Amino acid sequence: MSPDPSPYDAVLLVSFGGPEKPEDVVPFLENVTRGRGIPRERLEEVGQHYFGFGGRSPINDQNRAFLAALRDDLAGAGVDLPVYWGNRNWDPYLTDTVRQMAADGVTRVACFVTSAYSSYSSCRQYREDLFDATDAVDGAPVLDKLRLYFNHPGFVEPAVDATLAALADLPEDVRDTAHLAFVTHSIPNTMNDGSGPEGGAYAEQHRSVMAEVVERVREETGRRHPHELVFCSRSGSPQTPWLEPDVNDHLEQLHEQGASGVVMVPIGFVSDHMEVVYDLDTEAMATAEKLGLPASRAATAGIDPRFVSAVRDLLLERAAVERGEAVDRAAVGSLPACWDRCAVGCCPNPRAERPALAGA
Ligand SMILES: CC1=C(CCC(=O)O)c2cc3nc(cc4[nH]c(cc5[nH]c(cc1n2)c(C)c5CCC(=O)O)c(CCC(=O)O)c4C)C(CCC(=O)O)=C3C
Ligand SMILES: [Fe+2]
Repeated sequence: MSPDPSPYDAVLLVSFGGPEKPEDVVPFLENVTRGRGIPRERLEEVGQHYFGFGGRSPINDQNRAFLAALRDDLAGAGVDLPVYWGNRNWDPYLTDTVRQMAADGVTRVACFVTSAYSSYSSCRQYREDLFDATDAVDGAPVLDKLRLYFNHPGFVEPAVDATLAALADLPEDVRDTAHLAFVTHSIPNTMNDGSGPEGGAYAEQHRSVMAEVVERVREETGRRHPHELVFCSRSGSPQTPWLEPDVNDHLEQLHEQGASGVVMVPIGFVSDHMEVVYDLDTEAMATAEKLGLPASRAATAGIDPRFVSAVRDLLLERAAVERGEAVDRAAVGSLPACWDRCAVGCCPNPRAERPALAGA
């Protein structure tokens, strides 16, 4: 018997979006930073990262690959639902996709967001944009956001294997003693303080994933590698404190301490988008090279079949919840599986309160 996805009649992949050609770069950055107070110099610098890659972010192609993999996964499991895609900041925009779903007669949608952790930027901002999209479309379907999945085995297990593979990429004589630098996007300290229902969830969730990966790597290699949670892609005003240490400063520090080598594990990101290919593969790798510190980078989850099928698991789990059935929620590490609907004060907007979907 095929699994039952009712009451859902569609899945929506929700992502950030990125430019695809040089003319897109400035309008994309304007979309992202509207009203955000990002200094001009920072924007010019980030624009250069995109121009350095021909004006094309890798993120949309990664989402296209993910869509194809997800459609195959669902079809293979006998889940017969259409899968749509919409972005917050670039074409295909969420509003256009919601309009298409309405035209196709879709009524209730399970939304999978390409962002695994709690925080305003990684959770509530998506919920606000989902609200805006449904608000703009007559007869819009009901959109439910699938729960956060940082501790879903389908997200954590690929990170463990990727860390083992990246250790194997290091020269043999430094492999056993190498440090693990778990990397995520920096956010303002105040945004971390407000994240999750009780605050501090962003850093706490990352630390939990880090501890789980370190332990599982130990089970495989017999070594508990020294490790740290570090941050990349800081923006905003220099006067505003953001989460630290920056990955580049951390590499300098490791070098000073006489570390043998380092693996960067980008647990904050689900695919190799610009923060990964520029901030880690280009900038942080150049820092490591300058220091003479052997370094490698672990793969992101990308289209790992375990990650793709995690979407199906989350969809079927939530469908059962909505039908009033008891569910077993997959989760690994020290934290329980996340809630389905965010609490009222969860991850507040740092500027002004805005309506958001998928709340309690
Ligand atoms: C937590 C977090 C994630 C991870 C969760 C998730 O995945 O959503 C994330 C993802 C991403 N961020 C991205 C791009 C950008 N983020 C910016 C700015 C900002 N990000 C922030 C946070 C996050 N961002 C914050 C607090 C700001 C400051 C402005 C504000 O308060 O909003 C800026 C403006 C320039 C700059 O300041 O860097 C850009 C261009 C892309 C696309 C990459 C590509 O094109 O491949 C992706 C996936
Ligand atoms: Fe960002």
